[in-house]
Amino acid sequence: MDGTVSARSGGRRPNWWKPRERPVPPAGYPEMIEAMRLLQDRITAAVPDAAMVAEVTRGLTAIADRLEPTARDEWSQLAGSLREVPGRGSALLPVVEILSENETTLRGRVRFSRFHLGGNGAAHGGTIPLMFDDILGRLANSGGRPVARTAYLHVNYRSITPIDRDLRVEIRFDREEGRKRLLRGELRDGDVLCADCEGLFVELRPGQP
Ligand SMILES: CCCCCCCC(=O)SCCNC(=O)CCNC(=O)[C@H](O)C(C)(C)COP(=O)(O)OP(=O)(O)OC[C@H]1O[C@@H](n2cnc3c(N)ncnc32)[C@H](O)[C@@H]1OP(=O)(O)O
Repeated sequence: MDGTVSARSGGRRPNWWKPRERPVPPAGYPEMIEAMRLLQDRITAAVPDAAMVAEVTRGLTAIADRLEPTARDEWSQLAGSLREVPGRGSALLPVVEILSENETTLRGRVRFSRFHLGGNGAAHGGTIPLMFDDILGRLANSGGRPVARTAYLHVNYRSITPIDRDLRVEIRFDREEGRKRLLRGELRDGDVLCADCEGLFVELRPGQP
């Protein structure tokens, strides 16, 4: 158990999560993840012949085998832990470029790509909550607050969310009641509201994973 104390709580609430040093990625790491995203888009769009399928499979397997000896545990991995890098260095996440953020509001630009396609030019319905959950979680856990996890995330799909377009996303902290933090978010394509959401985050008690 760790005795780290939240700055925001004035030293009253203990946070059991072990503080992690900001990992420093090697030169070119964000570009490698960007190349991975490009690969995901190209594979999604591709209709290769059997020879190319075999060639790509051999190439990808060779790269996976080269990376395997460098694997570390969750607490040391780089992917997903690079706060300053758009998309946190995670190829899973739709990349939100943060334009401004403070303890109560976050504004960003997001572009869903071919990898995120659901159908007929619209992003897959599961990728939108994925994007919301990540940045709601970022804001919910900002400002030295002790760690909280998503208890629920309610998403309303108001109109289709197009891929390959820059969209705006805005998240705000609505209220905090004891361990509960309520946040709301909106995703817009110009003036068109694509989706909005409400998320409840609950602060973890000591020992909660
Ligand atoms: C790196 C760390 C995190 C970064 C966050 C990134 C966001 C994430 O994706 S987290 C992953 C997805 N979320 C999860 O896996 C969470 C799984 N669930 C849990 O761990 C637990 O259910 C947890 C922690 C949310 C709440 O459990 P617990 O601490 O036992 O809550 P509990 O004491 O019962 O309830 C606390 C309050 O929240 C309310 N509450 C809890 N869950 C809900 C819910 N689903 N809906 C409405 N209210 C709820 C309770 O009613 C209670 O309210 P009140 O105090 O007014 O009576």
